[in-house]
Amino acid sequence: MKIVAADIIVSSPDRNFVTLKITTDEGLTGLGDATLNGRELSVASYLRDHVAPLLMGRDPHRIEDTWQFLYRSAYWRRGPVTMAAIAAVDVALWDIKAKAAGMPLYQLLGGASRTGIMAYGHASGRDIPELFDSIRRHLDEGFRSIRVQTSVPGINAVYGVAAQPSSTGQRYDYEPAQRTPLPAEEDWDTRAYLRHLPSVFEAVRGEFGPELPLLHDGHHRMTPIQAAKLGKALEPYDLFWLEDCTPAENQEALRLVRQHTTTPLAIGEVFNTVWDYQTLIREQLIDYVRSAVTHTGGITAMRKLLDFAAQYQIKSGIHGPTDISPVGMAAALHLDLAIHNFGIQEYMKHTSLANEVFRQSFTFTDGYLHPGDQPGLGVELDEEAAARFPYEPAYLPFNRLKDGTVHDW
Ligand SMILES: O=NC(=O)[C@@H](O)[C@H](O)[C@H](O)CO
Ligand SMILES: [Co+2]
Repeated sequence: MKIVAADIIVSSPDRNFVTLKITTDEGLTGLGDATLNGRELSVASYLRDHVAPLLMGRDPHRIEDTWQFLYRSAYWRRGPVTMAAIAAVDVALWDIKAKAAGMPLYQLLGGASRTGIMAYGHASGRDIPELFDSIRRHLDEGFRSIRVQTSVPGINAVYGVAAQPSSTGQRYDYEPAQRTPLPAEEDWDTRAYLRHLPSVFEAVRGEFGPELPLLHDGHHRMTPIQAAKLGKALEPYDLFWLEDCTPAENQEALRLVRQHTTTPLAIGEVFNTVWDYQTLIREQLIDYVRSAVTHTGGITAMRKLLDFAAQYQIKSGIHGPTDISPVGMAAALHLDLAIHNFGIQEYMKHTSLANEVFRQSFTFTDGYLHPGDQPGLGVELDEEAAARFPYEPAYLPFNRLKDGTVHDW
């Protein structure tokens, strides 16, 4: 079998997605997600201008060789754009291989290790009553694990709060990237956040009890000692995890956090190779690996990363916001089902508009996801529908502190 075409489809049904479609001489096609929120066109160009021509005539079954060829022949190592492009090729080739085998992808990854994939949903509120309503709505939708994000007194716009009108009136339910010519500026005050958050979890535990798995995303905004302080303050509320508690380019920073708190830590949605995790995993400084298949070199690379993490009793917590396309989500679900060290799967529902472009076959039942048993990934792309939604520039917000200093968002 030979690759005869590699098409890059950029479509924006309420948010931008970049999809790679690989076609073989036997008519089999495979899909890969190459969506990098706020920098989509860079990955589309990397694929169109520098990867697609190299794929022509290659045997699509040689997935490992193609991965190593694309990683090493680029010369310039790693980075979000390169690894998203390689991921798209990798996932598309796994889609083709599984279709050729007549099996759902998870069967090629060792078969099912569980009956379903525990998902967590994003509850949020500008105040406690609104937060409680959001939690109840997610419980009614079947979620059994809940991420909790709220506004903070004294701060106007905070990451992750759906009801908070963004600068363009878009609601967070869909996702934070905003269709504005410039990134939206939001404000931040870590001390106000640290004063406020424990009272939120005190209220949530009081209302919903001690069992419900609760997660929180620090979203890179604290220093290590502030993260240590928060992790310690949240211990009475028994979180499932505290995510992105501090920027982790300096992986050793997590040693300080670990010394002060037993709150489980999840990191890595902005990472793109195993090297970003090496110290974090070897020294067991985290409990969950947050990367998405889409941003980390695909199924081939994520499988190796998660096998490395498994040796240190670290589990998966794959990133699953709306800027991971249904193709990237399906890839995550097949991996989630097969690996032994599965932890939890982030799940933000795509909108009906997105589901017009991507025909998905996964299920979400009673809090558990399942990729389905269609051959391959189980996702088809409607290219005519995709063409109806051309790319629109959209950027993630950024923060400034009260004195105007740029801060992590
Ligand atoms: O845990 N989930 C997250 O942090 C996401 O909401 C990220 O802000 C977005 O995917 C960035 O595009
Ligand atoms: Co996050």
